[in-house]
Amino acid sequence: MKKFGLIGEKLGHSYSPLIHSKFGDYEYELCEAKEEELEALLKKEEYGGFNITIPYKKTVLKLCDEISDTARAIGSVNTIIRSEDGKLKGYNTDYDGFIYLLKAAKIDVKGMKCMVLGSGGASLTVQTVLADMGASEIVIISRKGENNYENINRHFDSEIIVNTTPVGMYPGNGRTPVNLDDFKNCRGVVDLIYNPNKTKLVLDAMAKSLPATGGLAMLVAQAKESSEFFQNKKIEDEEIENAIDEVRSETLNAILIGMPGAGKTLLGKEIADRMGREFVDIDDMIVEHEGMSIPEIFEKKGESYFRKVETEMLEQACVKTGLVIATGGGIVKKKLNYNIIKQNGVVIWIKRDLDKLETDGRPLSQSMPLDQMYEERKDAYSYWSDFFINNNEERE
Ligand SMILES: Nc1ncnc2c1ncn2[C@@H]1O[C@H](COP(=O)(O)OP(=O)(O)O)[C@@H](O)[C@H]1O
Ligand SMILES: O=C(O)C1=C[C@@H](OP(=O)(O)O)[C@@H](O)[C@H](O)C1
Ligand SMILES: [Mg+2]
Repeated sequence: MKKFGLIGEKLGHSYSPLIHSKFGDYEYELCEAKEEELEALLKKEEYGGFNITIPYKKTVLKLCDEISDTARAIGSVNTIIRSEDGKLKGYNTDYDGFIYLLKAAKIDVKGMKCMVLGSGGASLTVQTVLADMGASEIVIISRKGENNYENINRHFDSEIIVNTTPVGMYPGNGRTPVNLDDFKNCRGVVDLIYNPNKTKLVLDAMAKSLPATGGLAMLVAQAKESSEFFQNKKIEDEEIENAIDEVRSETLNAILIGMPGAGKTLLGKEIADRMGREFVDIDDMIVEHEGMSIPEIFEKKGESYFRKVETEMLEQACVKTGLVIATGGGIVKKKLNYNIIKQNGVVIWIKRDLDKLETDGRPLSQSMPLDQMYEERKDAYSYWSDFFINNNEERE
């Protein structure tokens, strides 16, 4: 089988090789290229085809010999196949990918005023889908366009918001292109970014109980259709959900929270070992960063300083993927830490009876009754976690 490639300017963040490995047994390479290198790269016969990403989805149109009706109508190509006679045919599988994403998130755009942030190749596809699915109005916000971030207040009545810009994408985690508080009529939010799994925009929407989704389902659904072209065979739609589950389970961080001394560090190491993952302990990062033990930091610099460094270390760990992360028991004391943990994390609450909790080396556990600490924190542990593990059985 021929090999295939992903062409883009910067590809370090891409999940595409992982996703394509779920759909077929072919080589799939990352091909970072400058614009002037595109033509020569497309001519390389060892590649049976390509996916195209930022910023070349429009550029490659003129380099294809044939273009599918959908890709031509949108003005954007994300899949190229080399036919037997060497001709390059361009397709757009993002179109079906975006439809899949809207359906999976149960976001109905019919009759809605939709705001699309960004005007690149992905935006063109989104605009076409929204129009085809009956949006009542589509407004494009771009930095230099007629509708821009200076006069965005004209469109504060938008009902659906779709982000196609890279604002909030790794490594720029935590940023958002708009303030959702301004959009009182908002009924749904779609962010095409898939790393982090939940951007600030998506987390803000979820905090308002609005339907919201990141872009992973679109990425996987478009890859499935591209893979059908690559292999010239049908792949069932249910394979999309399987691949999404596998990608999530391989990339999301497992993050342990719970009372001090409950066994987060102990179990975290064990889980990481069993899963073959890297283990990170936020307390250890703090100790290394400060060159002091935790009791020393509390004594010399105070708790608020400790919490500041704790948040910085948490940010560094949680923008990464595929880790097991043990936090300190007080991580839930700062609301700011919630989004940091949730962006890429499955959160596990480690529970252990209070009378079994180790208090050595834990200044706060020694300075207040544990039942009072538990009262203060238990609602947060419950709200922040996706599930819990009981750690009351004695281990070796
Ligand atoms: N199930 C268990 N059985 C026996 N010892 C445990 C168990 N869970 C935790 N411990 C011990 O309790 C202490 C605190 O555990 P640790 O993992 O450091 O907690 P945390 O990181 O949540 O503060 C450690 O000495 C650990 O070995
Ligand atoms: O609960 C807390 O406020 C703390 C818990 C400790 O971590 P462990 O939960 O690993 O003991 C450590 O971060 C610090 O002593 C503060
Ligand atoms: Mg610990």
